[in-house]
Order: sequence, then C-alpha cells, then structure tokens
Amino acid sequence: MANTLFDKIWDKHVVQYVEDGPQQLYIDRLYCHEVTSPQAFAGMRARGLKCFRPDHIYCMPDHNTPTHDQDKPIEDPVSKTQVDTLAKNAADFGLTHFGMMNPKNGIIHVVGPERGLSLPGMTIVCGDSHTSTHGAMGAVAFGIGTSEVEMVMASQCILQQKPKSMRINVEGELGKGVTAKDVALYLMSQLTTSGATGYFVEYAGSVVRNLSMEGRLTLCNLSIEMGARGGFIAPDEVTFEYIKGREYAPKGEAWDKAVAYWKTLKSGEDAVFDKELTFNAAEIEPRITYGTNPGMGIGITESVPAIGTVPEAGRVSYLKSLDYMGFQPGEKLLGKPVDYVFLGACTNGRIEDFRAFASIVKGRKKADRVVAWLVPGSWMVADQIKAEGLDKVFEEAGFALRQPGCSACLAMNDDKIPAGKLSVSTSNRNFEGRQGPGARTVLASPLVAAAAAVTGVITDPRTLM
Ligand SMILES: CC(C)[C@H](C(=O)O)[C@@H](O)C(=O)O
Ligand code: SF4
Repeated sequence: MANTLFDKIWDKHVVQYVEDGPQQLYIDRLYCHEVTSPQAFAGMRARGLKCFRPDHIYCMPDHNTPTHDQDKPIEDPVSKTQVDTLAKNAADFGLTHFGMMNPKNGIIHVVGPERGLSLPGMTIVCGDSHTSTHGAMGAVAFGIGTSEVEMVMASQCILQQKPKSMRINVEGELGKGVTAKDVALYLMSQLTTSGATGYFVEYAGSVVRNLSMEGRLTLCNLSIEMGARGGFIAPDEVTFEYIKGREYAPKGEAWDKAVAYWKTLKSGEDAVFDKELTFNAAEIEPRITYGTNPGMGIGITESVPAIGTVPEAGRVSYLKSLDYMGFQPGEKLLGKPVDYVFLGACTNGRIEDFRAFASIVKGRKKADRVVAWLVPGSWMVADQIKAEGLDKVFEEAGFALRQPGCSACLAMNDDKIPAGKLSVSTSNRNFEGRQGPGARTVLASPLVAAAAAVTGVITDPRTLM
C-alpha cells in the first residue's frame, strides 16, 4: 500500500504501468513559458494535433520580458520574437495566456500558486526546472523537457520513471535573521548539488511546518539545485488558509470537498523512504554562497573553506570557481564590496521577500556604490507591495521597483550584471555567467541582500535588526 505522500499522489495519477518501463502519468496542470514551448507547439502543428485538455494548460511569458516599459514594444528582437510567438501559439491552440501587462502576468512559478492554479494533490509540469516550486502547495510538481511538453499538450500525460523517495526533516527553531532561503542554501551545502539526484524530496519537521507559504515556496524552489526531481510539503492549515479565496481555487461546496480530500494528503506514520535525513535548525545562520554552484555556501560569518578541507579530486574546480569569483580560500566574505543587489526571481520574488527587504532598508539609505534591482515576481506581488506602502519605504531609502519578470535571475532580458561586478542575488543559481557574462553572483536571502544594499558590502543582517 502506498504510504508516503509522494506514492499516494503519484499512484493516483498513473494511467498505465509499463512493465520494466516508465509509467504513464496523468498531468493536472501544464504551464508554458516562452523559452521551452516553441518547439513543442511546432511539433504539435507538424503532426496536425490539438491540445487534448486546453483548459488545463496556462501560458505566460516571464524570462524574456523586460522589467521596464512593458507597455511599449520589446526592443530586443530575440525577446520580442519569443514573447510574440508564445502569444500566437496560445491563441492558435486555444490556451489561456497571461501576456505582458496582463494583471495576471508574472513568473510562472509565482503566478501558479498565488492564483490558486497550483493545488494540493495535483501533478504539475512545466518545461522549467524550478517547477519544483509548486511542490510547496502539496503537489507533485517537476520540470520536463520540450519534447515532454509536447507529449503533455497532445495527451495530458507523460511517460516517467518513478523517482525514489527522500524525506528531509528540519527540526527546531530558526534563529534571528534565518529564513527559508538559508535553510535551502544550508541543505544544499550539506547534500551538494547532486545529493538528491534521482529522488523526490518531502520536506518535513517543525521548521518546515512553521514556514509560511512563501517560505515553503522558496524551499521547494531550490530542490532542483540539490539534484532532486522535485520537492514538496504535505498540505496543512497553512496551505488551506493561503489557497482559500484565490481566483482559481475551488469555491463553496467544491472547496469543502477539496479540503476534506487535501487533509488526507500526508505520509503515513510508518511511511518508509528510500532515504531519510534530519537536520537541526540551530546549525543554520544567514547564508551566502562563495562559489559557482549553489552548493558552495557558508554561514555569513564563516570563511571560504581552506584548500586543505576540499577533497583532492575537487580542488582544481574549486580553485577555478574561486578564481572566477575573485575570492581566496580561507578568507571571510563579510565586508566585501558589493556592486549589484537583485531582489526577485521565483525563489524570492514574493510579498514576504519584499517585506523582509523593507524591514532592513526602512529608515536607511541605499549605498551609493550599489545598483539595486527590486523586481516583484508578478503584478499581484507588485500591487500588494503598493497596498502595504512598501513602495514608499523603498522610495525613501533610494530604491525603485521594476516590473515583473525573471529579470537578473538569468541573462535572457535587459537586466544583465556587467562583467566583473559582484552581485548579491536572491535568485537560485550562481553559475558562471548566469547573471551576465563575467558577472559574479553571491546567492543569499532577501535580508542579506537588503543588508548589502544599504551598507555596500556583504553584511550580516542580524547586525541591522
Ligand atoms: C529557461 C529554463 C529552461 C530554465 C530552467 O529550466 O530552469 C530557467 O528557468 C532557469 O532558471 O535556468
Ligand atoms: S526566475 Fe529564474 S529560476 Fe525562476 S523561472 Fe525565471 S529564470 Fe528560472
């Protein structure tokens, strides 16, 4: 009998078991963005196919959208083609499309949960690795390739090998200034970027239960950076409270029925996982990365690992990574001058992240040397920022808000960090050139980003709280 929550949701969606092969899995939601959908639509056209369940597919541009002047035509020709192509494809195939300037537009992984489209117990896919984010809603959500996007368009199903199951418990209480982002960065440093390869992770333990939905979305977002197929959290009152009343959430009787079902979505007391790990919240301080993958991280007061502590096989790439970042083995990063600060991305572009940033910059001033990009994950987040008066806080401190999109998370739009500049970023990847050719990225929480933005150097946010 299925006993882990993952098994329960997965098994309920299996249409067909193929002996010694992949399983045919029914998909409740397909999200499409402009980068990974064009070939899928082209394939559908070439085969003369229609989408099997068009009402279960939602499209929106986010990667190529500029974060300024969205009411004007996009200047960059490549981005314009991508964004226009998605609009045309969605229209041709009869799919819902939240285009640029549509109040429902934003980063797909921010919009899905906030509109009540991503719900507990669902299977959710998108041609995007950070689809794992939606796992925070208690869904089995994972990224797929473009040929698989086409498969889902055509059949609303996908062929998948069932991943192994892992439970990660984080127990205790988070200290001052420690956020879900720090928990994720800590887990990655412990597991490495391949530590969860082949697994689907259930996050559990008192720390996870006490996280807000925004925090849970951040945590699940980063699952993929540990190599996991996805990560999710059993739905509970926090989840239900968050979903209630949202635009596409069930209403009235359907709501009661849905909640009654969602309450059954938990792993059994005696559930057995292929792997189970437990961590102690007391070990986690605000974190930063020092290298060129998200697993290369330290507590903000710690030093970059000395060369002797790095396994011999990894020393060459370790030194290459530090060389790129301009850091020395064994040195502390506190006090390092910062050029750019980016608040946003599907990792940390939600209202709580803007509240956290505001809590530090309120009554202070942006450091002159810092260029700061504050990019809401969606128009809904942008509106909430205004409704709460946070825009005024930012303005008084010398910060301006931009328009929603993936922005500086990856260099696919106008928001590129110049070569050599050091950026403290709330996004999820610090690969070489990720934020622009030659850009150097330190991943951190919104609190750490805010502390850097007002001091101009890498700063422990606890000293400003
Ligand atoms: C463009 C897309 C395929 C990619 C992903 O899959 O994650 C992007 O969103 C990213 O964050 O690198
Ligand atoms: S915000 Fe970044 S990580 Fe998220 S979907 Fe966009 S590019 Fe990918």
